[in-house]
Amino acid sequence: MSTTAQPLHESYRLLIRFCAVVVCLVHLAFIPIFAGTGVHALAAGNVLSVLAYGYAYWQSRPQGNVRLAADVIALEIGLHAVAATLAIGWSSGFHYLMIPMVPVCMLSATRPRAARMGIVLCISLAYIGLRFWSSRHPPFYRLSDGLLQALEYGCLVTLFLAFITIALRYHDIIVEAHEMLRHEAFTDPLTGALNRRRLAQVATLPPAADTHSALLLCDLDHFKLVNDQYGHSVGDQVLQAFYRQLLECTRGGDHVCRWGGEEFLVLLPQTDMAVARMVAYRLRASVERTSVRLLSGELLFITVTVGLTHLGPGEPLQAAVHRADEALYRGKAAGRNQVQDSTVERPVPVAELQV
Ligand SMILES: Nc1nc2c(ncn2[C@@H]2O[C@H](COP(=O)(O)OP(=O)(O)OP(=O)(O)O)[C@@H](O)[C@H]2O)c(=O)[nH]1
Repeated sequence: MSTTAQPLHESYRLLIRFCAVVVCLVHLAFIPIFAGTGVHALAAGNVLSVLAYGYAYWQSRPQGNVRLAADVIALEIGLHAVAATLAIGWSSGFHYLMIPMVPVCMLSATRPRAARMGIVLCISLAYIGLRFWSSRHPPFYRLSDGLLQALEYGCLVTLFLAFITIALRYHDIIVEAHEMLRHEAFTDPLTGALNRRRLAQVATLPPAADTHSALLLCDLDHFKLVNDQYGHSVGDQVLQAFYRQLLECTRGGDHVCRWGGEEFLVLLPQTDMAVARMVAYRLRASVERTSVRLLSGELLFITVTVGLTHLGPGEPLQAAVHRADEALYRGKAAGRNQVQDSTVERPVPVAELQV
């Protein structure tokens, strides 16, 4: 899952960075408001908050500690909500800011479930305790009703924005994870080619289902020797280079699948045999020119044998692959590095293919 974790982590980092900037600006705006209304303790608190958000912003850089940045933001929000509620009263609405911390904490994947449950329990007890205290003790500072109302509406808006952000973030995570799982389920991990499962699906999709398509079964020649002489990792490099060549020789709408081992199946939708022959010839010739540079600096050249056939409308893929496989077998038996057409009993002459 390492490939899937990267983009999610990056989007999380950007979200933390974005939150650090936005909330820092909000706190900056509050400094003159509280200083002007004589609530100097909260104005000073906002200065500390701005410093905390500056630190969180710095930690959310690519080389920083994003988890620490998120913890600093969460701690600041919690302490700020408690301090402001005690200082200017429950009706200021600052306690609302503690509520979104519950889903954020529970959905966080960076801590074990028991730790998350413990933190959420602490937040809940602090919230209820704060309510209990506020109902029995007057606030330390008395603000005008108008200012208190404005603060409460501001906190309510922040509460909704926080829930919208959380919901969007987790929606994105689910969509991204789904896309990545889908990609992994349909892709060969070594080369990035489609796998058999995906090819079987696309082969039955319209318009391929109601028009003639072509199949090229492409098998590297003497690939076992490459593995035996140079090792598996060079063999893997050769497979990757071969796949790149297959992509280069086909169109965007064609489907290149790793059928197994060193065998790739190319589906050319809505393609007649004359065009398919040209593609097969181009492919054979371009693979012949393909090389992989070994550590010694030596160039390793490869060749491919191609079995070519058509895929009729509604024809089972397996039946067409069987024909292509027979043609491929003939090509191997006839000396390799050539194209064999399932509809003719001889190798396709180069002159015929170049027209
Ligand atoms: N490096 C590497 N080798 C693989 C992979 N999958 C299959 N192979 C190897 O591919 C080789 C296929 O060998 P063979 O089926 O004998 O075919 P060949 O040597 O290409 O001979 P011809 O097809 O007759 O020209 C085997 O040695 C497999 O181990 C892979 O993912 N990576």
